[in-house]
Amino acid sequence: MKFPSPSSAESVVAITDLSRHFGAKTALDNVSLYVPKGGVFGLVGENGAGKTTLIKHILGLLRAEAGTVRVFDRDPVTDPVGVLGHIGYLSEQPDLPGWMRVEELLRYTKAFYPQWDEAYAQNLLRQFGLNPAQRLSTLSKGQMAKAGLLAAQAHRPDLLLLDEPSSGLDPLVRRDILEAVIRTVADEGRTVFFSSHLLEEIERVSDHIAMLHQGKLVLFGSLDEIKAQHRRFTLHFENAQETAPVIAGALNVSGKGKEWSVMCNGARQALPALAAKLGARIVDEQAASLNEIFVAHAGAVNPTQP
Ligand SMILES: Nc1ncnc2c1ncn2[C@@H]1O[C@H](COP(=O)(O)OP(=O)(O)OP(=O)(O)O)[C@@H](O)[C@H]1O
Repeated sequence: MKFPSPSSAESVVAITDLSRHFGAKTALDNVSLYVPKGGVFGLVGENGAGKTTLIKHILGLLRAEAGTVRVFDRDPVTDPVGVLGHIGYLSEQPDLPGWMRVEELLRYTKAFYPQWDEAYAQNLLRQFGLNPAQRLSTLSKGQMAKAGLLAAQAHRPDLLLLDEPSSGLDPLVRRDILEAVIRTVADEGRTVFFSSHLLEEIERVSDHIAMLHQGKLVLFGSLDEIKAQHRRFTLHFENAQETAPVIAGALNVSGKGKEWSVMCNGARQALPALAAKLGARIVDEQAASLNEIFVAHAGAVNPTQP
């Protein structure tokens, strides 16, 4: 699938033809994407799709085996200081030193960032309900994630990079804290890049998305455009169909007998004529959820054999 070429002019991250192998495993396969400046960018993909590997390249922790990675128009491997000083990063399992108290973690992190905003840090501390005197080893998984989120973003980074930030957070905390933080950062004109396998969460907060499936980029663009382009139609055939009808441009076709459901990507105009030719008419049309879109694209890359 071909997507628009990355442009560095208005993007904070530009990745071109990035591939990565671990032995025989292809973790990233010729991935090109860019992250526009400002707003929320959601990276979705099933477990093992390549999300963390992509994030490690953005952080300069992995050198591009093939292709290029630019962050703030710099090479994160050769210029880590120029890049990392503008990034706040929270990993899937924050590896924070358990012997530290919350307030010590903040003091320690603050030392790395001249632009640390102490008033903002104190504000978040209260908002997250964290006790400054508590040792990290005694925090719950959710509290630990909150402490990590606080430390990652109290210097108001230009790019807040969150790798599966929801793991360990209950749905209430996710909605009230994580999503509030994500929107606040975006409202300030900064950029949030976050990865998740929770499609429903990505759909709620993202402005742009990229979808990885088995290391391949299967979808990329503005969420509004993607949602406007993907529609699910129900076709009613005059005669029962023994096998799935072949519909040009359809991402997937499912059903049986006279009723078939068709997911299309931008083929809205052509469908009525196409259906009529096959002896069918459109009886229903609905917006597809991101989950349905993901399943359709993942199936298109890796069709299941009959
Ligand atoms: N250091 C490594 N050595 C060997 N294989 C690796 C290594 N890092 C990643 N992989 C493999 O590359 C693939 C992509 O892994 P990655 O961690 O990027 O996926 P992910 O989308 O972040 O998954 P998850 O949601 O489970 O964290 C997986 O098959 C993984 O097993």
